[in-house]
Amino acid sequence: MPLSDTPAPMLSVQDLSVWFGDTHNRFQAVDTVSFTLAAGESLGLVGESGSGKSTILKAITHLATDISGHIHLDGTPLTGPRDKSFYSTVQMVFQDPYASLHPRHTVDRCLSEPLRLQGATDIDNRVRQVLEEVGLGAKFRFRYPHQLSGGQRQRVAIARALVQNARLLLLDEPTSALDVSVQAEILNLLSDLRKDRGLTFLFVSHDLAVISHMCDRILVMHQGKITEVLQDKQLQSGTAETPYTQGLIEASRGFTRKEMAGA
Ligand SMILES: Nc1ncnc2c1ncn2[C@@H]1O[C@H](COP(=O)(O)OP(=O)(O)OP(=O)(O)O)[C@@H](O)[C@H]1O
Repeated sequence: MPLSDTPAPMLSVQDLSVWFGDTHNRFQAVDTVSFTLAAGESLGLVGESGSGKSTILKAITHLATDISGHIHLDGTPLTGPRDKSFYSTVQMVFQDPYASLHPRHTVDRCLSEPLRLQGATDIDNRVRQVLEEVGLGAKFRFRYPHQLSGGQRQRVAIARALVQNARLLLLDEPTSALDVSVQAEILNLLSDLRKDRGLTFLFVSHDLAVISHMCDRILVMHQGKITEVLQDKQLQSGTAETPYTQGLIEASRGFTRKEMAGA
């Protein structure tokens, strides 16, 4: 058999199904979903509320455990609770930065603690550097979450994901709790960080405009299944094969790439 030149995908999800509930009340949230994600790629998951997007991220991180199918990271199968090496590669950024930051921990503690657990020795430098990278700087270092705006809190959440040098970010509606103008700032920050650090994104949103600004390729989800794969060109021309996706495109009009770029 000839050897393939195609590099192994960074993340591979094959025939993933996910259930919630017990045997009497079992509900299938994801239904035989398959996709791969190459290193450096930004892949979007879009779909209406309840279509199963976040559940895929939960399965990848083992927060949803009643699953079938296969998930590989850098060619290694993921089974059981995720270990330190998984989290040094993969980090999540959630929708609500207020809920994801400990209210009584300073920014410094939030960023230093994972490094301390990793046994890092250059903690001080790395915290300073990552705060600069996310556009906050040293003056925010000893503030508490309640002393920050929503956008600043999300910058801290992104810094926490990056301080451990993660290469793959799982982004779950990272801007939908923010004002539109702040959304654009955070999306532009994420794009810049992806370029500068060569990051890989799996980006979940119900908003096709947000996701088309951020992603090279988009999987459309409906009732737990992937119903369509959208490439960049289709997004720009606003054409889709299914009425469901066309509806998502219509709903996203008014929040354009141009507005984002002007932020
Ligand atoms: N812990 C849970 N227990 C039971 N059902 C759940 C649980 N988490 C999610 N679900 C159900 O699984 C389905 C998919 O939910 P999921 O959160 O993945 O949707 P989503 O596409 O991310 O939508 P949203 O953006 O509203 O979160 C929904 O019907 C939801 O009610």
